[in-house]
Amino acid sequence: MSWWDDGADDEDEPDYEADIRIRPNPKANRPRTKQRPAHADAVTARVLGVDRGRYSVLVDEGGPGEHEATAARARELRKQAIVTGDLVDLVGDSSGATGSLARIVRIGERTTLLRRSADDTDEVERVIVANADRMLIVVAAANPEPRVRLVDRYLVAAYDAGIEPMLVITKTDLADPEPFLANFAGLGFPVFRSGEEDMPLTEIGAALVDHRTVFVGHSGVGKSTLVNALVPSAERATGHVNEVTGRGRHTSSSTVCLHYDGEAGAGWVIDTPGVRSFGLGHVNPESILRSFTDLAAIAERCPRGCTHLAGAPDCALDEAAAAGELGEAGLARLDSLRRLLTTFAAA
Ligand SMILES: Nc1nc2c(ncn2[C@@H]2O[C@H](COP(=O)(O)OP(=O)(O)OP(=O)(O)O)[C@@H](O)[C@H]2O)c(=O)[nH]1
Ligand SMILES: [Zn+2]
Repeated sequence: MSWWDDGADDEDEPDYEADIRIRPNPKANRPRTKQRPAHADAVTARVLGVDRGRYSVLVDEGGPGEHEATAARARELRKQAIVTGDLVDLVGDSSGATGSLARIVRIGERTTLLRRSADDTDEVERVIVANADRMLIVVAAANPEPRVRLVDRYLVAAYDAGIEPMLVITKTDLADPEPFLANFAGLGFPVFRSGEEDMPLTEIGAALVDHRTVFVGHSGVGKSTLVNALVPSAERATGHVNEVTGRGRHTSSSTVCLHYDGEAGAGWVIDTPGVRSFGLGHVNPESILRSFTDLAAIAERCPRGCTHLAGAPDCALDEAAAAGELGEAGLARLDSLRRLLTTFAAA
């Protein structure tokens, strides 16, 4: 079970029953059998963005007929969240011609799903993005000041969803990023350092190729600046950090999928508006541990129900640490893992 999957939001889950319901066919003399799957002629498309009930979608992604179109959701899907990154089935006019409007009749199964905090007061867009396989966490070395706990929450959300995390620390021209980065030394995910005159676009670009990477970060960290540099056509609005509060204005307002096309290949950037936190109410410790394959193998020897936290009785991770099995890097990794498990436990 995952933290978005706690039963509290059942109305957001795709209703697969509806997909296979047989509808009466108005042209009764045509099909030989009445048992015809609904919308057998539907075409598949990717949701690139959502704006006031209109979905901008990409038809025939990666194929010869790839083109954008506009769609609305079918009535029967009105209670379900359709989000950026979703694979959907369309009927009607999906030509993309001016004024054309297709209809979304099905939401495909999602490989991953990121949501905002369940108790977030912003009701407008609680589900953030579907089907991302990487997450680029953007923090600033200063202005706004980086916070370990926020990055931990992003990390837990990523690990729990089965999304590979990466980190970029911006504004390295304003402060030395190393003391902050030391907090994540054991985790072993890619870390990029970015300064005003020195953005690691080739390195980040290489990590985007053949992936769907969701960019997350607190407002004002320089995420839009980075997205614009990677995807010049994006024209994401950039803001100015308030000198007094250190907070940025909310200048990027909706989640969008952007096509990255670089020297090393192509991929997708999914830009999210300044997300402050993810809800981590029901994270299963095992789903975090799973991402630490080396430690997970050792934890197989733990007693049933072990929390793997410091001081947990007979935790095999402690025994391995005491026996020198983990090495220095492994110890740092264990510390980081335990901090993440504690973050979720305290949430
Ligand atoms: N000194 C310095 N300033 C930067 C750097 N990157 C971005 N900025 C500035 O930081 C401010 C915020 O950048 P944005 O790209 O708008 O930040 P954001 O994270 O997209 O914020 P929202 O649009 O509010 O979500 C802008 O004034 C940028 O010019 C950097 O590496 N160094
Ligand atoms: Zn244990």
